[in-house]
Amino acid sequence: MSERNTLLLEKQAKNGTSKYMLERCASVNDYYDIAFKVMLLGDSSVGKTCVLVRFKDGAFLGGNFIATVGIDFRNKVVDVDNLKVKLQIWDTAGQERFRSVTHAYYRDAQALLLLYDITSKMSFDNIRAWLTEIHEYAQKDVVIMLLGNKADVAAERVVKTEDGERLAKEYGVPFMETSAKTGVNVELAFLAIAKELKHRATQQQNEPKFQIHDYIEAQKHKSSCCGHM
Ligand SMILES: Nc1nc2c(ncn2[C@@H]2O[C@H](COP(=O)(O)OP(=O)(O)OP(=O)(O)O)[C@@H](O)[C@H]2O)c(=O)[nH]1
Repeated sequence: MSERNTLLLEKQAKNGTSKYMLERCASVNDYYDIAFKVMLLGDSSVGKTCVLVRFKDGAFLGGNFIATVGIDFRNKVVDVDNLKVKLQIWDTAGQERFRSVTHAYYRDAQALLLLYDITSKMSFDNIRAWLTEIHEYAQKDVVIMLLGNKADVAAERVVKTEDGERLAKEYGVPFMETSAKTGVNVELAFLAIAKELKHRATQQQNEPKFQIHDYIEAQKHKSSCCGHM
C-alpha cells in the first residue's frame, strides 16, 4: 500500500485506534534506549499530519486535504548523544468536534508541538486558546514548542515571523517557522525536542543544563550557511 493510501485509510478510519492501527503498532520493534510521547496540536489544516509525515518519511503529502479523525500516531527513533531515542508522535485532529477525544491524551505527553499556519491569521490568533487548553490538560513540566508552518508560501503570508517570535517569547517557548513541503526546520524541531527530553531524563547533577533555545539558534545558523535541515 502506498504511503498516500495508507494515510487516506487512517484518516478515514472512524476512530483513532482502528484494528489496522493496532496491528501496525504491534509490528513496530525498532530498538531504542528511551521513549517519549510527543503530541502535535493546532487548528485544523495548519499541517500537523504533513509535518509528521515529512519527519517520519521525508515526503510531502500534497493534494486534497483530508482532516484527521480523532488521533493517530507514528514512531521514529533518532540518535541523541549515542542514545536511541524513540519519539512516539501523536497527530491530533484540529477540528473542534474532536477536542474531547484529544484532551484525554494530553496528560501522557512529555512534549507538545503547537502549530499555526503563517497564511492563516485565525490559526495564529487561536494559539493563545491552545495554550490555555495545554495549561489545563497537560503535565505542568511539558516541553512546548511553537511552529509557524507553511513557510514556503511566502506570497500568502499574513503572520510575520516577528509576531511568532514575540508570542513565543511571551510564553517562554522555543519557536521556528517550518515547511512540511520543503522540509525546512522540520527535523530540527523534532531533534531539539528529543534532545531536551533526553537531557531532562538522563542529566547528572554536575552536567550543564541543555539550552534548547541556544541549540535551535546554533542549528538555524548552521543550516542558513550550509543548506536546510
Ligand atoms: N504549501 C504548504 N502546504 C502545506 C504544508 N503543510 C501542509 N500543507 C497543506 O495543508 C493542508 C492541511 O494539511 P494537514 O497536514 O492535513 O493539516 P492538519 O493540521 O493535520 O489538519 P487536521 O487533520 O484537520 O487537524 C493539506 O492540503 C496540505 O497539503 C506546508 O508546509 N506548505
